[in-house]
Amino acid sequence: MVKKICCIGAGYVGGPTMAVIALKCPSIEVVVVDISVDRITAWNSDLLPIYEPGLEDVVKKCRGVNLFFSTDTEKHISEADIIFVSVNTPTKTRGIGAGKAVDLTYCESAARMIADVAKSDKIVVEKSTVPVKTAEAIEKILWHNSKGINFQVLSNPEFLAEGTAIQDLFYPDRVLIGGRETPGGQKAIETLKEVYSNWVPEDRIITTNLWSAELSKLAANAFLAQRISSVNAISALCEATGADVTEVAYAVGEDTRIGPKFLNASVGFGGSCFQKDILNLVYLCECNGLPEVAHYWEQVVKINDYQKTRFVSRVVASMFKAVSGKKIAILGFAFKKDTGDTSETPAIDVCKCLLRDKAKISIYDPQATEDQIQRDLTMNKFDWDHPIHLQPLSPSAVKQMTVTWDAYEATKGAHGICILTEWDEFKQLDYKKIYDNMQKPAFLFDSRNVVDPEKLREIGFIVYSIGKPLDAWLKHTPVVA
Ligand SMILES: NC(=O)c1ccc[n+]([C@@H]2O[C@H](COP(=O)([O-])OP(=O)(O)OC[C@H]3O[C@@H](n4cnc5c(N)ncnc54)[C@H](O)[C@@H]3O)[C@@H](O)[C@H]2O)c1
Ligand SMILES: O=c1ccn([C@@H]2O[C@H](COP(=O)(O)OP(=O)(O)O[C@H]3O[C@H](CO)[C@@H](O)[C@H](O)[C@H]3O)[C@@H](O)[C@H]2O)c(=O)[nH]1
Repeated sequence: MVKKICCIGAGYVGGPTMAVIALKCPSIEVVVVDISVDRITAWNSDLLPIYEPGLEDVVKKCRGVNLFFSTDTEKHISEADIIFVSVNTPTKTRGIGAGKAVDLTYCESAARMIADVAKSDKIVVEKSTVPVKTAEAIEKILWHNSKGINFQVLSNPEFLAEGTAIQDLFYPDRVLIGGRETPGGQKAIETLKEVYSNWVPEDRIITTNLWSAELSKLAANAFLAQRISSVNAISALCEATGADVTEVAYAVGEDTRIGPKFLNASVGFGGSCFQKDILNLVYLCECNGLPEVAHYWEQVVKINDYQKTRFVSRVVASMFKAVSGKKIAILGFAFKKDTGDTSETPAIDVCKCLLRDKAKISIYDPQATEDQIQRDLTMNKFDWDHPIHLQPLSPSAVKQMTVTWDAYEATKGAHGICILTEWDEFKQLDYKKIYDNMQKPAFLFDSRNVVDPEKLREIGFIVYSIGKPLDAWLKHTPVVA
């Protein structure tokens, strides 16, 4: 009978996941611990550290009842029956495998902490996304320091997507639990399965061996990202031929073997997971002597980078091949709608390119904060994925950039607009009013197919919509790389 769960890591996964477990399992005490005092303070305040629809409601119902956020890591680990490890697994920035391999420092320190403070048997659940065989490393750390305690390690990767985390957790497509094929391993799987059975139908709980569970997570993200790179690759061909990517994606997705989801052309995928996890997969393939397989998956990331460069080239080419000194409004900075998260958002690459070309950019996003945007535009690649208090401070503010709290303010006097996130409110804007306040010719580059290009062309805009037939202006403007 599970009485207490402790989760190490109070981030996008640890916080919402544990809040839902607490809600659905009132008899279990759930404590989320973190080394970041600021994060824990925020979880205990009215202003939660992450924005996620429905999260506040769940936290308010359980916090102080059977859900707690604490920095007293040792106490709660030692008291828990099940310990989830939901810490950062960033891409390594230096040393062997830099730029691809996962930095497992935080996972290892969590495992060592568990080994140090445990006084009774524990089930340790790998929630973080990790390279295959990480569970073996965790087992070794625990078993070599066990002092006679029985540790069982499970892999229970998380599939929630940001912006829909609470719905995904309430109604998961599946819960995946991998464990050792030993009596002890199977018993641990059953114990964790019982926790999820409080709200997840039995047939949605998949049990596998440890390595299948670890690899399934990487494979799932690689398949999802591959769909986006596929449709984005087709979007380039659509623009070259006069086909419309929305029509093509619909026609393709109606095949029940392919399905309609995840076929929206965009400026590229962002978020904390896809790129990191594919690079992790690529590195695993290389380490296992499979260069062709590594090369295959690497192309998904390459097409993603190509799509971002292609978009910026379109912007610069259309605006008389020069954006120096011109004001460009950026509508949307988060990596997708309904989240304030800016991890690996394509907006970072687009803005950095425009800034390098000396454009003045004015950004409006309904959720991303100015401080975060400044950090994103000054931080080195992959640094963002370390615990917040270990990240470097912004060395200097980007002077050619302003952040506004209103789309009309951002676009006032602008030469061009780039829509980079598909926030619903961008569909409802008064584009006539925006047009009237812009420099002419007024350009609008829609990287998410949010606006109706025909309506905007009627107003007077020169419109570029990703993967859609080009208007006359763009057709006759060759794109420079
Ligand atoms: N963000 C997502 O949507 C998502 C979805 C599925 C899986 N994942 C995976 O889950 C893991 C966590 O991701 P996240 O987005 O929640 O990260 P995050 O950065 O939001 O949170 C991780 C937290 O762990 C804390 N931490 C690190 N080391 C610690 C330690 N030794 N002791 C205590 N706390 C420690 C950090 O301070 C941080 O608050 C990653 O492996 C990620 O790939 C993320
Ligand atoms: O048709 C689409 C769908 C998504 N995207 C983009 O792809 C990125 C990722 O979107 P999404 O997958 O919805 O969000 P994440 O929160 O990154 O979730 C992914 O990454 C998580 C972390 O591993 C997994 O748990 C989820 O299952 C997986 O969907 C975003 O930039 C989206 O704008 C597109 O460009 N076109």
